[in-house]
Amino acid sequence: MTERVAGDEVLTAENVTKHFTASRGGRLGRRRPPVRAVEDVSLSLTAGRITAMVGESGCGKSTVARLLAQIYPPTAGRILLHGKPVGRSRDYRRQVQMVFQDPFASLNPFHKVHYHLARPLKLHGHARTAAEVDEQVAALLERVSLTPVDQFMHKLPHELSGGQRQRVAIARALAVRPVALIADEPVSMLDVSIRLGVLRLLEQLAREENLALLYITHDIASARYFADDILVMYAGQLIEQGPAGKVTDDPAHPYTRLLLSAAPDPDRVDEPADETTDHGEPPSLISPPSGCRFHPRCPVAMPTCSTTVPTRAQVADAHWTNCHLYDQAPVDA
Ligand SMILES: Nc1ncnc2c1ncn2[C@@H]1O[C@H](COP(=O)(O)OP(=O)(O)OP(=O)(O)O)[C@@H](O)[C@H]1O
Repeated sequence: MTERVAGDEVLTAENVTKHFTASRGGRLGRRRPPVRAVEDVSLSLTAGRITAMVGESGCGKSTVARLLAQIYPPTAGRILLHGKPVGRSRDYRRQVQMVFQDPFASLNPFHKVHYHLARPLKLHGHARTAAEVDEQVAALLERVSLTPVDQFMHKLPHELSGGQRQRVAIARALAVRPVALIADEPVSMLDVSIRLGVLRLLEQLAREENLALLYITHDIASARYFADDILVMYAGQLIEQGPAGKVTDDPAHPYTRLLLSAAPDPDRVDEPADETTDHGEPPSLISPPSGCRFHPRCPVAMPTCSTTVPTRAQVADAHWTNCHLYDQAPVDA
């Protein structure tokens, strides 16, 4: 088993791009233009730290998650685990686990909780005898606070609440002893009253077990509350990243400001942010705007924004943005 040491860089994406191309389409079988779902994204996840990725629906968050989990191969760029390039091996899939939005869809309705947790334990050789399996299933249920464990292990998915099902999905991910957990909108389908409990469980696992956790959400208010670092995505690109407090208290990019203005109460995690804004809709990823992709919606756009792609600029310590407002003034010769 790989040791998890707090602060270690666990999972890294280097300039990762994903274009989805329909194999045939249109008249005369011409190729359709690709969907540029993710463009040149670089990030790293650290043991024991929570990184949130925020952005509107369709901006490419789930695609980044699937690239990191190696469910999709990247069109360009690479994924590194503990600094080493990785292939789509079974061992990689074990080390980087995902928790999805809909816990009901991810559990087989005909199998009891015990089956869902025993299967990965047996497949990966963590438990061999029936007694070992029972013991470890019970330990997993304890870790996700589904107690009394004897009752929960014999329940079918439909006998559980949404929050309890999500806890089973989390326990199943933990069964294979991953080093990184990617949680894609893990609470957005859950009842408002139980969201906080599931987020607290994820936080506890990240802290106490030194898991590298990527929390994907469209709700920047919950990211502010829950994460150490925030990555903001817009139309397939990362446009701001930094410590959660800095990004939310002193946002650099006009899009981050827009997201925050749609999430009025900084401390709430119980309601999703209002995704509609007065500033228009996200662009098509088939033919994204030239220059900065945000420029058609940007309240402070300048002429250069429609022609030139902004590069990454440092705003403060560990805080970066891709915005022409932060371009260095040219140095006089
Ligand atoms: N398998 C696929 N084939 C073609 N296009 C895809 C595929 N998966 C995603 N896309 C497109 O890529 C873009 C990004 O989608 P993605 O699901 O990653 O966004 P998201 O930010 O996670 O949105 P949501 O929160 O709604 O899931 C969208 O335009 C989507 O239609």
